[in-house]
Amino acid sequence: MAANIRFKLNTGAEIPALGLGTWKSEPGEVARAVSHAISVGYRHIDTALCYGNEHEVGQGIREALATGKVKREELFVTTKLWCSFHARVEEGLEESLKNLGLDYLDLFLMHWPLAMNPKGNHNIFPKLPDGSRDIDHSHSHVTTWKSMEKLLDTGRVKAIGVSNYSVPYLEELLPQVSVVPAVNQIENHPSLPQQEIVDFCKKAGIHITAYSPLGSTGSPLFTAEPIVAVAQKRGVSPATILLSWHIARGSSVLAKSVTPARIEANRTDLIHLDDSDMATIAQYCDQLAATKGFQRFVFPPFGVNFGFPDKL
Ligand SMILES: NC(=O)C1=CN([C@@H]2O[C@H](COP(=O)(O)OP(=O)(O)OC[C@H]3O[C@@H](n4cnc5c(N)ncnc54)[C@H](OP(=O)(O)O)[C@@H]3O)[C@@H](O)[C@H]2O)C=CC1
Ligand SMILES: O=C[C@H](O)[C@@H](O)[C@@H](O)[C@H](O)C(=O)O
Repeated sequence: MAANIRFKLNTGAEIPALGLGTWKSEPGEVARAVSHAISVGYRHIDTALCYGNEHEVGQGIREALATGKVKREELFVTTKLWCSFHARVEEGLEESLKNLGLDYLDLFLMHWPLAMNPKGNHNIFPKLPDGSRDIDHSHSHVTTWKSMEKLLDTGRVKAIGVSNYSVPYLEELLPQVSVVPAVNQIENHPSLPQQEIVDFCKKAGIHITAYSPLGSTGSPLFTAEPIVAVAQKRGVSPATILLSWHIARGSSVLAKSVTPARIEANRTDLIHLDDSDMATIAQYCDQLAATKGFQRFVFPPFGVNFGFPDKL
């Protein structure tokens, strides 16, 4: 069953193919979404300090554990070091663990390869007087990674990884690491296949986790003609095709929902896409590449070139 697939990380641990996303899951909704997801079989939960909901995510996890039907060690919990914590990595981890009410994380990611001023006018989103983000350009993401490597000795994180890393950023990082990131979490869907990063990471032994696989809130992907065609052929929803595509590619995938029926369907309806389904979607990706028609839904206003070819 596609829903039970797990992928091996370079640490030897396994990551469940499908995770519940929690970005923009509102207070009052997200604890219920998390406990419901676990009760219907999800074993992988993704959050981040900057989502402001780790506390409720932790509440949802505790509710699920309290049923006695699932143990902490069966869950895979990921959170992310926020940009304003690059110069205080241990503090960032401890803050997240405290919020979540957990003793350890299965995966701790550097959210973006960019530091923001830790002493700015806001703990999470410091800004300059002109309204732009208060970036600390003197602090390298490689320095942050070296601090993250040290966390492995504390036993408080089972694995460390990165997020939003392009090929040029990985090329800068990898020759300087002692620990190769276990994961690179990137925006990924047929309208932004990022094949060059997927291929690079495969060679480097870095697992890809796809975010915004449904095209995030208000997505146009559900009506993209080739996705609809494959969905009709296989008798499932476009959402199912969009999620199953990553698993066929060897990536794990995060689907955010606070709607119980969608949380269930996003897991139970997953299918194995066959060669012909994959070829139809590949053709769509090729066509977008040829017309420079890729769509990136998540590109926060950092004002920095992250090395993604569609955003140079
Ligand atoms: N590392 C990073 O920088 C980033 C990480 N992420 C992670 O990835 C997760 C997923 O990405 P996200 O951007 O949230 O967006 P998704 O692509 O998961 O889309 C979420 C949207 O799709 C809706 N939806 C979910 N399931 C279905 C369905 N079966 N049919 C129709 N609509 C559906 C949800 O609505 P509803 O909830 O109302 O059901 C919500 O509006 C995030 O939540 C976060 O955990 C995301 C962005 C950046
Ligand atoms: O994880 C999701 C996204 O990366 C999100 O954390 C950022 O887009 C953030 O809201 C920002 O504005 O920088």
